Amino acid sequence: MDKLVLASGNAGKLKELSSLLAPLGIEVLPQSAFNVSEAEEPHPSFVENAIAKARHAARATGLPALADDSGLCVDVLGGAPGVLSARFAGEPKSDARNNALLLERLADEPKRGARFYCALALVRHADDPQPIIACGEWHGEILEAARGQGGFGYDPLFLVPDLDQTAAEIDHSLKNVLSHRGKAMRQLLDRLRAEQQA
Ligand SMILES: O=c1nc[nH]c2c1ncn2[C@H]1C[C@H](O)[C@@H](COP(=O)(O)OP(=O)(O)OP(=O)(O)O)O1
Ligand SMILES: [Mg+2]
Repeated sequence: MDKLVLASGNAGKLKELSSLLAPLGIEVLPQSAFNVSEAEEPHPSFVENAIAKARHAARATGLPALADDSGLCVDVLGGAPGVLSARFAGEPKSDARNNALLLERLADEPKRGARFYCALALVRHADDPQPIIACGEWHGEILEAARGQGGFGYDPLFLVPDLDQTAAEIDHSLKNVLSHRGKAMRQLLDRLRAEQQA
């Protein structure tokens, strides 16, 4: 494998995924470079949606494809917004409206534990029967007001208690060390390397 399509239209994710994939030493191209349409994400689990997005991009490009399906799961909301995180406040997707709705749902709520979840799926071709799957979680708490300018999505509301900083306040390289996406990617890279050595 010398080339990989990143099956995502999210600029924040693309930046993080590219930097996490750098050690692999292969050419990484966003699906926008091939005008891949946005895939359907109809499934109830992150893993299923990640596989669907990866297959969609591999089918459209004829290249291996890596997809990321991720989201925020809030304990007291029974895991919502979960797989619906990107469209929590409806269409069109808006981080600002999603964050506002999250604050509204948690108004006067003392229990604010939450986790980010990331499922990565890599398919070597569209019908690959053995996708490589890797997942990661990142625990934190939802603040009552946004803090920080970095990151994307729900980062300004996601407090990392040990650091007393939000995901939007920490350095992007530290986010890659700690995050759901970083954990999943290191696992995926381990599996890829093991496969290449077998
Ligand atoms: O590190 C993160 N920091 C903050 N927010 C995050 C993070 N990781 C996922 N999220 C949020 C953003 C979006 O509301 C949803 C992902 O939705 P998800 O469908 O996987 O991505 P998307 O539609 O933005 O792009 P695409 O499907 O083309 O990859 O979770
Ligand atoms: Mg999406």
